[in-house]
Amino acid sequence: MQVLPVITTTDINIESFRELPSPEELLTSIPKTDAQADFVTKARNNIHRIIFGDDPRLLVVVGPCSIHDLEAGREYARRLVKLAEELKDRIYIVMRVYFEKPRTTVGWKGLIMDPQLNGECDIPEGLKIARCFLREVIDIGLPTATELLDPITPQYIADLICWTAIGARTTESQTHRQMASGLSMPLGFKNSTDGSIEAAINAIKAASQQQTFLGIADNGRASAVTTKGNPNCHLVLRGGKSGPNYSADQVKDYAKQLKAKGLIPAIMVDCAHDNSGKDPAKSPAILEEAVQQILDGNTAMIGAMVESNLQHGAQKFPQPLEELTYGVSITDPCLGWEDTESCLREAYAKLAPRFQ
Ligand SMILES: O=C[C@H](O)[C@H](O)COP(=O)(O)O
Ligand SMILES: C=C(OP(=O)(O)O)C(=O)O
Repeated sequence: MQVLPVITTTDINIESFRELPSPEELLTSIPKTDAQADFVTKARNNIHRIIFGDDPRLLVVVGPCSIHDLEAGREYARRLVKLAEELKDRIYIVMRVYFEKPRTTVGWKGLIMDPQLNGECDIPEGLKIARCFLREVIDIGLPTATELLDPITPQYIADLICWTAIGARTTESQTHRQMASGLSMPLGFKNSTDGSIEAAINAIKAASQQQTFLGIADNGRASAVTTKGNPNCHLVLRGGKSGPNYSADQVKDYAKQLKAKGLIPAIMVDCAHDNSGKDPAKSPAILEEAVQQILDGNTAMIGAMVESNLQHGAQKFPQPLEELTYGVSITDPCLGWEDTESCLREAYAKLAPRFQ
């Protein structure tokens, strides 16, 4: 009998597989306390109330474009919690604790994907670091915000997250809309990179519905997951190729479009990305405009996002790790700490009439 050669038709482009712990194993080895769970629940509820107009405070999601240095992240959180306490009666502050970065082409994809910043991509270690750091931020006293990019990640960290973004590059993806429909926290869909909001509006609609999709269960088994739908989704305006999209007329128009589709007219303005042309010096004026729209009676405006770090700007990456400057972003340029403090204090002062 002639023996036919074995012809391989799969894994031709795969170099290796590396097993992850199951979500259950990671959650057991890095558990959350009842106090942390209670904090997350209360923070999500506060955000829910702001989205639905039951809490007049401005929701501000502020912090580094990405966390790459845990010590700098801790120092940032320790500073931010003091400011959050000072402003808490008019502004509800949530810290950006971003571990997954979507890239336009290629680049460092965040601390979960590459925790050693050296291309080794030790994802099991990245997931551990992310969980531990989220717990630290909660213990410091700050609600946590992130972008969820890989649909397997939430099972490992979402119990410690209070608000999530689905980014401009993934809002149109069915996978991400399905994932969002099962997430437990309030969530903002960003408009597309071309500036259009249709995909984000469709995403909010899709994520509010029941969905069945392929995911993983707590024991790590690939599973068909059926969701209930996430009622706490809103729009985030981040500008686009044709420029900013946060003017009073645009916000009113988008709120009208949301209402026409039976969705909550709740809109957050991203003071970075294509709204600022990635110039963080422009972020304070965008924040001020968002506050002005609230004072002018636009009830759809619920919040703002600010990319901020200990130091202003960004540094080139990759470069030798020992040459990185402390407190400077290695992804998008950020507003420095002093300017962050002063623009949030100004927003607080300007919001006074709303609370009289
Ligand atoms: O906020 C982060 C970036 O804008 C996003 O991750 C894309 O980055 P890139 O265009 O540098 O790849
Ligand atoms: C990647 C981000 O934003 P966008 O999806 O708007 O580009 C971000 O906020 O980090």
